[in-house]
Amino acid sequence: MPIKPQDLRLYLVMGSQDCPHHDPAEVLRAAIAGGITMFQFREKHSVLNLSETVQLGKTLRSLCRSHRIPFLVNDRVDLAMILEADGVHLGQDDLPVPEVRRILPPSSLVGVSARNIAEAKQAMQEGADYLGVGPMFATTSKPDARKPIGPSALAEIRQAIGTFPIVGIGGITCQNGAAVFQAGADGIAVISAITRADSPELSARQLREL
Ligand SMILES: Cc1ncc(COP(=O)(O)OP(=O)(O)O)c(N)n1
Ligand SMILES: Cc1ncsc1CCOP(=O)(O)O
Ligand SMILES: [Mg+2]
Repeated sequence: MPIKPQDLRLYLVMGSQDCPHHDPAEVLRAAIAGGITMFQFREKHSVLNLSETVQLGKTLRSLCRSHRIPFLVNDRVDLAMILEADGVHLGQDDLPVPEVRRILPPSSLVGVSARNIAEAKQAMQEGADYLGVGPMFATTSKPDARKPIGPSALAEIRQAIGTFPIVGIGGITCQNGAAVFQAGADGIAVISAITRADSPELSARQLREL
C-alpha cells in the first residue's frame, strides 16, 4: 500500500538511548496521545542487548498497532521482520532498497534518507516510498550527523521531485518546524523535541499544531 503523505505529518523516531527521563513505552504512549502519525524504532548506540531490543520493539510495536500508527524499524531489516514492522528506514550507507524489497513483505514501507537532488532521485527510482531529508538543523541526537542543510535544501529537492512524500528531520522544534513545512515538507520527524521534553504529550501536541 503506498504511503499517505499525511502519515508523515509528525513522525517520532526513537530508541531507548533517547529517553533519559522516562520509560520509552511511556514516551511513545504520550506521543501517541499528543498526535504522532508515524513511528520509527531506532535503537542505536544503546545499552540494550539483542534480546532486550526485541523485547522493547515488541512493546512499542504493539502500542503502535493498537493505535493504527505505522511502525518502522531503522536500519535493521532482520529486526523489522522479527517485529512484523510496517517497514524500514534506510540511509545512504545502509542496505540497498531493491535488495531489501526482495525480502520484506510486498506491502512494506521503505523510507530513504536523502540530502540532495541526486540522492532523492535515486531513492525514488529504486522504489522508496518516502524521503527523510536532513539534517535540517544542528542535532545532538545523531553524533555522526553531517552538516545541517537547512529548509532551503529541502525546498530545492521539493522543486525537483514534485509531489513525492518528504519528511524533514534533524534539530526540528516547535520554534523552527514551520519553516520545514513552508519549504514543502509533508511532515517533520523528531527525536529530542518529544523524547527529552518535560511533557512528551504536550510537546507532540504543539508540534502537531504546526
Ligand atoms: C525519517 C528519517 N530520516 C532520516 C533518517 C536518518 O537515517 P540514516 O542516515 O541512515 O541515519 P541513522 O538514523 O541510521 O543514524 C532517519 N533515521 N529517519
Ligand atoms: C536520525 C537523524 N537523521 C538525521 S538528523 C537525525 C537526528 C534527529 O534527532 P533530533 O530531532 O533530536 O535532532
Ligand atoms: Mg541508517
